[in-house]
Amino acid sequence: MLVADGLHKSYPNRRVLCGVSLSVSPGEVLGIVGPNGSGKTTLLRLLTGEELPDKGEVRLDGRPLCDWSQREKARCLAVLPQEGLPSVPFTVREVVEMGRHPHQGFWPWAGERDRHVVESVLLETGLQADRDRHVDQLSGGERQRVAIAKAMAQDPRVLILDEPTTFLDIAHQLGMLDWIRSWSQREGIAVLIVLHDLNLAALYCDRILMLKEGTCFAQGSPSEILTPDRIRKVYGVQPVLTRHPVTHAPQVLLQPGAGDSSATKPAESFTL
Ligand SMILES: Nc1ncnc2c1ncn2[C@@H]1O[C@H](COP(=O)(O)OP(=O)(O)OP(=O)(O)O)[C@@H](O)[C@H]1O
Repeated sequence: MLVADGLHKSYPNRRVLCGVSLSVSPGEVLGIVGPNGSGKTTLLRLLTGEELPDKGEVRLDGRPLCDWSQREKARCLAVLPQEGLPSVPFTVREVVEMGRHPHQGFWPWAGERDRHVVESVLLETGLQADRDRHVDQLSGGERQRVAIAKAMAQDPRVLILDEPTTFLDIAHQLGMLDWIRSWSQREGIAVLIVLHDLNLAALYCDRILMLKEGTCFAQGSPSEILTPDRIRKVYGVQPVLTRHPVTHAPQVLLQPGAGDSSATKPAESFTL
């Protein structure tokens, strides 16, 4: 459904992506993981057409992404950027309704189907009680849920999310990821999700693509990808790997003081 072949991207004096290829199929959740600055957000920008690759191609349903009009793309592909929703002076219901615009005519008047979709999304995301609240009065986590609800109302076939759990507490992280996964399986939506939390990636992704300094370091099932050796080489930490007692997914336990700064360049330096 969404395929990228050999993507390269550089900015002045900085090579950010080098030959990254991936594909995500209907009903599948592909996780993108990697350290700060490894190129995850840049990769998503190329996959959504927000930026063009220097080399390589992105195809949606077999057609080069650059051949899709903005409107065609918006009917098929929903994107949740890292910064989430801006603090806009609209109500929750109005923002969720905006997700329907790509499906409406020149004048964005809501029809029966639009109203039905918006009401079911508000119900499913637990936002019914907040429907008349203004988005600019919500907390970061509440705004993130509205952003997801808007993407869902868009009724996409591909959903791209950049770190959607950042502002959410653990209950809402699980609630949101449970919801995204069951929605993906039920409706056959291809999901591509950037996650920093390797444990959540192991629990929720069918496959993981691990980036290191702009290259695809490894790609495969969570059990194939999340090994102590790979995590040490990519993140420069020495983790302990265990199995989740219920799902048997790999889980990463961190050890204080077990960083290995020789394995990877430090993303930032800290001075105390
Ligand atoms: N417009 C730009 N101009 C120049 N450099 C850029 C630009 N956008 C990104 N970069 C650089 O490209 C590299 C990768 O950035 P990107 O945001 O894709 O990383 P990331 O893996 O998403 O990082 P994080 O986990 O911190 O969000 C970084 O070194 C960043 O400074």
